[in-house]
Amino acid sequence: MQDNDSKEDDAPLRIALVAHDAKKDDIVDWVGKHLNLLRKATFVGTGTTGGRIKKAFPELDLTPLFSGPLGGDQQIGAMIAEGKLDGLIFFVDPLSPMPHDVDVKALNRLAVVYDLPMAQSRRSANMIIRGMMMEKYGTIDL
Ligand SMILES: O=C(CO)COP(=O)(O)O
Repeated sequence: MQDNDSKEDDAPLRIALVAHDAKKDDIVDWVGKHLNLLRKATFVGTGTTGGRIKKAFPELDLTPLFSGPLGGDQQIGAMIAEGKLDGLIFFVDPLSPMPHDVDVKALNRLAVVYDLPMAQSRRSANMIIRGMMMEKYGTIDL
């Protein structure tokens, strides 16, 4: 299994941002509340989520991928397998059926296979982002 040892120590954290439709407002709000921390990181996002966040916060270094149901979740899964991500923030909607449920499951599975820090809800995202920043910088600027 590949690990991230080859990554430069001073390189920014690489984080994927994903949200189901019912959680998109929530993730945009969450990013806004953590801008101080998040400015230090680089991002990819599934198409619609990434587009929403980029529009709200153009200063963030964020690359939108395909929309989740059209392969974006799988792109992020591939990046995890290739050791190209340090964390996944995925605001899931647990109350709606998803046509691409298999892709969502595959993404979650790969995050676990590669022991990638992953949050699936707002409070867990708060803790994951602080933990990741503490681990990398030894301190956090809230
Ligand atoms: O469906 C998603 C994740 O499973 C999110 O995709 P979008 O950000 O393109 O809506």
